Amino acid sequence: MSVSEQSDPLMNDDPAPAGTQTIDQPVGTAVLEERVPSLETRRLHRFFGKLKAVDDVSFKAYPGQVMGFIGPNGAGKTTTMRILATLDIPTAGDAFVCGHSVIDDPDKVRRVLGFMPDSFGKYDNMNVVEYLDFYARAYGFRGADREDAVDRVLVFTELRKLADKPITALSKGMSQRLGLGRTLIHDPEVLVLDEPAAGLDPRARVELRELIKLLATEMNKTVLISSHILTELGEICDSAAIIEAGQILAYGTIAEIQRKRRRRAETLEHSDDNDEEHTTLLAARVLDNAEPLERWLLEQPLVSSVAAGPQQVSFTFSGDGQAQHRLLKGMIDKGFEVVEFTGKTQSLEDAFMAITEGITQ
Ligand SMILES: Nc1ncnc2c1ncn2[C@@H]1O[C@H](COP(=O)(O)OP(=O)(O)OP(=O)(O)O)[C@@H](O)[C@H]1O
Repeated sequence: MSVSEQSDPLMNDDPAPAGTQTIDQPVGTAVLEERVPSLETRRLHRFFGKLKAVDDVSFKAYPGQVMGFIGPNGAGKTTTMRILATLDIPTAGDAFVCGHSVIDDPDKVRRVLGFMPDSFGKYDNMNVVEYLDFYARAYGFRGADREDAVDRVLVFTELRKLADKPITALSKGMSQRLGLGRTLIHDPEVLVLDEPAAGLDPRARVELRELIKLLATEMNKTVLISSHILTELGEICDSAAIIEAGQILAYGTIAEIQRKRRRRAETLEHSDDNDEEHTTLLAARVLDNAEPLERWLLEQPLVSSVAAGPQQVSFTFSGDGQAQHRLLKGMIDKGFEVVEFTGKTQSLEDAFMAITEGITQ
């Protein structure tokens, strides 16, 4: 199903005629709509034999914007990003970086785009400064310009103190910093980062997040960042495209995705064939393993979109206060050691779980 055929109200309030692009502008403020996108995919397709890895993907991102590209394993994130980075060519459609087509003008795209793959080669016998210098040369910097380029990156990533350290001896966090630095060496306007936070400890993740925020807010760069660590992206992105099985399921500012999600819940609430009166996002925290509670909830009427963490289960509940009370009583009677039972503010993660109906890896 192409984007233009989606019937989900999350996607299209005003479906355009078949064959036209329906998500050709960010859902958000009028200010954004007037600006020229620095990153755009236009009805992008990439098939591997019969597998539709990317299936009619359209989105736009703008200077100063951090856009999350969210989806489970195999959703098509890396394939889309590789096309943006001119490492692969689409089966159909096109993508534009600062107005340059990845098909017609790949050289121009490479000049304005920095791509950080999910894993990148490390060379033995090379220290941090030599590694950055190597990439500065590769991008054609010479003499004082080369020194300046390396210097700028060392300052931004705060890697100067490790300048002489062999890159194979860096921690994962520092190594990702270096990877980001390498991506920044030619000072690109657009950054495409494939799962940069994967495998980082919480501190390194927060530090990386701060660096990425700076790139957008202080340096007006456009950042597309993929992840399936959803909470991570919720804190950093101002917009997101949620992808699954090669197709965009929802797209827009975070507020817009959440608003549309709420609107859909309200539509369900008021539809004729649905006599449930309330749809609420609830969470229950238990003392021990949340898995048995998750299983129990899956069997309860009025409960849907169940998602469990180690000690917490969140779910959508389509019932009134009395019904909620009965559900809580049922949990306690069943012997679950519930220590918290609350309405949840919907996070990006919740929206994602609801949109994809809980299909994550
Ligand atoms: N070169 C290729 N040949 C055949 N199939 C491929 C190729 N590259 C990717 N695929 C398939 O395309 C689909 C999308 O893969 P992709 O790597 O883009 O997903 P992803 O969202 O980045 O997932 P992950 O988080 O696991 O990296 C997968 O089913 C993958 O197996």
